[in-house]
Amino acid sequence: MSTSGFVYNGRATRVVFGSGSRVHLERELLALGVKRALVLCSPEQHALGASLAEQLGSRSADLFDRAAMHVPIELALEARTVAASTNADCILAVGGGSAIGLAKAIALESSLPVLAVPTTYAGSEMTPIYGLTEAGLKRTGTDIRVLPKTVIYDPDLTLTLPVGMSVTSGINAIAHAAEGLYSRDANPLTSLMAEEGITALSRSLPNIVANPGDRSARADALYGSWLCGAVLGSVGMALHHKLCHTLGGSFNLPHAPTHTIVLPHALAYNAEAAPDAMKRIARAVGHENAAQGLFELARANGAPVALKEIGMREDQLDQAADISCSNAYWNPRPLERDAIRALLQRAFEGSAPSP
Ligand SMILES: NC(=O)C1=CN([C@@H]2O[C@H](COP(=O)(O)OP(=O)(O)OC[C@H]3O[C@@H](n4cnc5c(N)ncnc54)[C@H](OP(=O)(O)O)[C@@H]3O)[C@@H](O)[C@H]2O)C=CC1
Ligand SMILES: O=C(O)/C=C\C(=O)CC(=O)O
Repeated sequence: MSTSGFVYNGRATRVVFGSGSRVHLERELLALGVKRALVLCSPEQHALGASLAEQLGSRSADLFDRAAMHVPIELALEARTVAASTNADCILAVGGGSAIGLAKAIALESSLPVLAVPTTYAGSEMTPIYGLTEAGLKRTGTDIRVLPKTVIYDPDLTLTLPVGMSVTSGINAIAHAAEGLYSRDANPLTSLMAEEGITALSRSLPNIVANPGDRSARADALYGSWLCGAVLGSVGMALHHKLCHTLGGSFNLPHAPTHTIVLPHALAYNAEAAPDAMKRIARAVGHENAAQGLFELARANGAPVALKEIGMREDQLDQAADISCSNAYWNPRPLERDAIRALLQRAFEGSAPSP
């Protein structure tokens, strides 16, 4: 990494981190200068959303408990109407990328400040990136208004995240940092965060698998996901994220498991073109080879390693390769359609990664 010249996009988010830190919710609303929060969560996390709303008492404007993956536009419109009708002056999202994504959809139009309480490792809370899905097509964009103003990381709230989801969500976070290390915009600060984030997650995920109630491992994982999310929020991504958006958006594959399966293969594809990044990823994973190290991290911790295990059909691979190469975007190694098709075949079968 050259220190001769770079641009660093520092993002201004206040972070409150620690076991039990949800108790600071009211203090943080006051620090934001707001009075009434609309609380958002998914239907399954209703009890958690309701308990935060209850904790806020009269500072809770309402609870909207219908957040869903990839933010369908109809849902965004409805949530925006609820936010306006309750006179909320702030959005409080508790949950994973789905709840936080819905908060961003409201903020995009209303400019209401977002306070996020993440319970997965996806990292959306640290980024100005939003996604909206309309007529089966997901579009993403960047707007600084959607970046949460405050994030409360309370590892206690992640204790219920199932082990399988913890592993794939953690590797979703690692993917942000891994691509951040070879990003065209990589700089010394984001690379420090990326390496530290991968180290924390590679260390903590096996401990969570061994003991899902291990609070110190849960805190370590959430710390790693914060750093990896911050990298996603600061620098551009490349082939890996494009492949995952294609597989999720056009073939409806689940977000975090898709990241987990594709990442070793995308890294193997880029390995020769990004040797310094690979060294740092390998060091962080504790393996001599970055791609193989991540393949083994997933496999050893019970995560899926084959796209065929999560709903992909082999006859869809050609189309996936075509879509992934359809719009030009930067990647350390030029996009080669046949090599990407071969990458997808290996990911489909769950074979070991190879260049
Ligand atoms: N804009 C950005 O920068 C980013 C956006 N994203 C977006 O976020 C979404 C993916 O985020 P992700 O967090 O994986 O997805 P979700 O928010 O859908 O959460 C994933 C799973 O975790 C479960 N879960 C969450 N919290 C808990 C908890 N406390 N206890 C038990 N289970 C829990 C959810 O269960 P349940 O269904 O029960 O709630 C769900 O099954 C995608 O739409 C992705 O595109 C991801 C990363 C960055
Ligand atoms: O699709 C979005 O909502 C925005 C970014 C991401 O999902 C990043 C990722 O692929 O994890």
